[in-house]
Amino acid sequence: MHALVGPMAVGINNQSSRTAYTHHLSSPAQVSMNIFDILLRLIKHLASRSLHTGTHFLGFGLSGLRAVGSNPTVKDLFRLITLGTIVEVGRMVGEKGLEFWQEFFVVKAEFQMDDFAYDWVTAYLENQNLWNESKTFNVLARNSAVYKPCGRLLPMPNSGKMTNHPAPSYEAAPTQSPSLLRWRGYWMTIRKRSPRYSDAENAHKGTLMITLWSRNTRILDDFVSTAREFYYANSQLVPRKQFDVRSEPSESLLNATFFHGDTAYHWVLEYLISIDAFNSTMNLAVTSWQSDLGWPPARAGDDDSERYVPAAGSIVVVQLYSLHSSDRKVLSDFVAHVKERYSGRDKVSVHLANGNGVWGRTISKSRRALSTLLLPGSTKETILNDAKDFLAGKEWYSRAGIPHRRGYLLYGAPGTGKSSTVHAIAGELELEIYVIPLANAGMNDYTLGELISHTPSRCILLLEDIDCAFPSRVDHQHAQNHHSEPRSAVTLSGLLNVLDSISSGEGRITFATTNHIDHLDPALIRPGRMDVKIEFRLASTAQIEGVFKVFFRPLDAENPKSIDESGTKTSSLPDTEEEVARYAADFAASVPTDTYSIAQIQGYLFTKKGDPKAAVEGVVEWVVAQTQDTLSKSSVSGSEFDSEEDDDDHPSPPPGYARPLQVEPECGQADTQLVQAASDGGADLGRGKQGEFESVDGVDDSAVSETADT
Ligand SMILES: Nc1ncnc2c1ncn2[C@@H]1O[C@H](COP(=O)(O)OP(=O)(O)OP(=O)(O)O)[C@@H](O)[C@H]1O
Repeated sequence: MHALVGPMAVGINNQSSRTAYTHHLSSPAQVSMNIFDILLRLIKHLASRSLHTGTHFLGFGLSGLRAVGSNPTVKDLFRLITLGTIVEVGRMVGEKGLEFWQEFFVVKAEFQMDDFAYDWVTAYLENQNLWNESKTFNVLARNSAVYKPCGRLLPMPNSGKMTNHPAPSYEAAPTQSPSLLRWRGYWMTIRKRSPRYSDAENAHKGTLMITLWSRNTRILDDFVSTAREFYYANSQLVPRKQFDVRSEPSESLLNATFFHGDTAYHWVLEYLISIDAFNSTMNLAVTSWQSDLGWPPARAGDDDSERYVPAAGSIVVVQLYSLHSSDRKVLSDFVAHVKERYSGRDKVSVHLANGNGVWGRTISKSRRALSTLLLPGSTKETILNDAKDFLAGKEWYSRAGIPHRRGYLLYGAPGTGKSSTVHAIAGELELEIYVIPLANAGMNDYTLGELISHTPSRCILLLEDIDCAFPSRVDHQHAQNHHSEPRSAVTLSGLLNVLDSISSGEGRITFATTNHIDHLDPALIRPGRMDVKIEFRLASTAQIEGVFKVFFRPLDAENPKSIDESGTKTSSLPDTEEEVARYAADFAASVPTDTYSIAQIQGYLFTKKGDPKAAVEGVVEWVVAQTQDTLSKSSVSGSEFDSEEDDDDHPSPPPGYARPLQVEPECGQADTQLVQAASDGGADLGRGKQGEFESVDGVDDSAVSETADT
């Protein structure tokens, strides 16, 4: 037991005892002991040598370092590294601190561009001159009404002639850096972002991010409700269209974005095309819509129905490079210039609604001279002067506290010149026409409001066939029976709201046309909504003679004699005014007055173009045919009237009303009438000379009834 226990205990506690114990081992153990000893010595030796060498190298290294460290350049380098490290650590700590701070001590709010709140806050911030220093703008004319009361309008240089086009407004576009605002003692940072569509993954809507440097969420609440109140008090009710800004704004250039559908877009596009700015553009779109924006195909024989426009034409971004690019006057001068050129054209722009509450096509038509309108007495001058007085009387309206808008109701049988009158007046006043087809499918109170809110303040709003706006019980019944939608869902109250609301623009002229004034609700045509009512009657003797003279002008310098080489006259046109007047009198004597519209007479004269004698000789036959036609139609439509007797929406026509003589257009088919009238009337009647119809007799001033604005 001892032998066993002893070495163990020694082995653990005493090395020399182990040695002693190993002496009792056999001889192989002795050999291994010797090797072990040698190895031990070798290690000791090596260790002492390396310690010596290490100490030597350490000393050498330290002295080397001391030498390097005393070099001033290296010293500076070390200092720089230390400083950089401190700064970087500081930055990281700062960032983390800021994140922490923001997490706990600030309130953040994000506003999406397609939300109402975005419009409130943007309008309010505009009014706080937040983006006063901005150098990147969206230029808006049609939508400018939305921002006018609160937006920052740049002064338009006084360019003399054109006054009736809407003034553009300049809205600051999103910038890269956030803006700082102090509001009621609190700091806010505001960052605006454009929508991005180019990269599907990172696509986002335009946003406005507000960071409020306070923990108090009540302040954000206050801010948003203040913005909301401001918006409703100063702007239009319906928020503007969503912007489609695809380009990154630049901080160094003056940028202006013009949106398709906005009037300013037409100014600038037409100008850019006229100066061949798109000459080198290889990316083209072909369109039949913009008949005079763009350039026609160059191939010979092609008609004018298609145009080339620069592709991706939904926006035009103009970048102004200037030594003084920060001077925004450069931009407003440019816009004033393009606007002046545009309105100096001999055209009237007619904007057509696209359904779904969006303005779509714009058609430019030649101006129609007022003199080509055959109206009794001074009807046209009365309308024109009234409209001029109205446009010039803005201050009077404002002093009197009356909304600055005026409504004209043109009523009477189809084809008597209602739409043509609107077209001619628009040309005289240099106003654009916005046609709203109230009876069309897709129209409802909302789309109506949307359309009206996107018209400029100074324009002509044309509500065609206003009596067809509201679907009658018969329409509803028909729609129910056929499981289809009624044509239009516009309600009377919706229309009245739109006509009265703040969004129906200051300085706007509304023309409404109808074939059935007796179908209209008195509320719709009361003064204040329809201030002037003008009846358009079937043709009088003077008008019948007038339209004849327009068709058969005598041969004169503009209309040279057609005589062939043998000296034979090849044209049947008269040689003198007197001769034409004689034919016209004979013609009028054979046509019953107050029976046919000018459009009907015009239709007959087209069949005798160039031959006045034949026109006179054939007219009796035409009248007889018309009468027979009328009689057969009235026997059919008489039963229709009978069946409608009970229907409040379609009472029978008043006595003396010439309805049976007309083939009436269907409700909802009339939205292109103005365009049609402009084209065929402009082409044919447009040949009349100034003052040609001034001597039209049968003056009937009772046709124009004016009511005071209340
Ligand atoms: N008083 C007029 N003077 C000159 N042209 C006229 C007159 N009335 C009608 N016309 C001609 O008749 C055509 C139809 O006219 P317009 O469309 O203006 O009639 P309207 O009264 O608006 O008809 P509707 O009620 O069907 O809309 C046009 O080509 C126009 O030139």
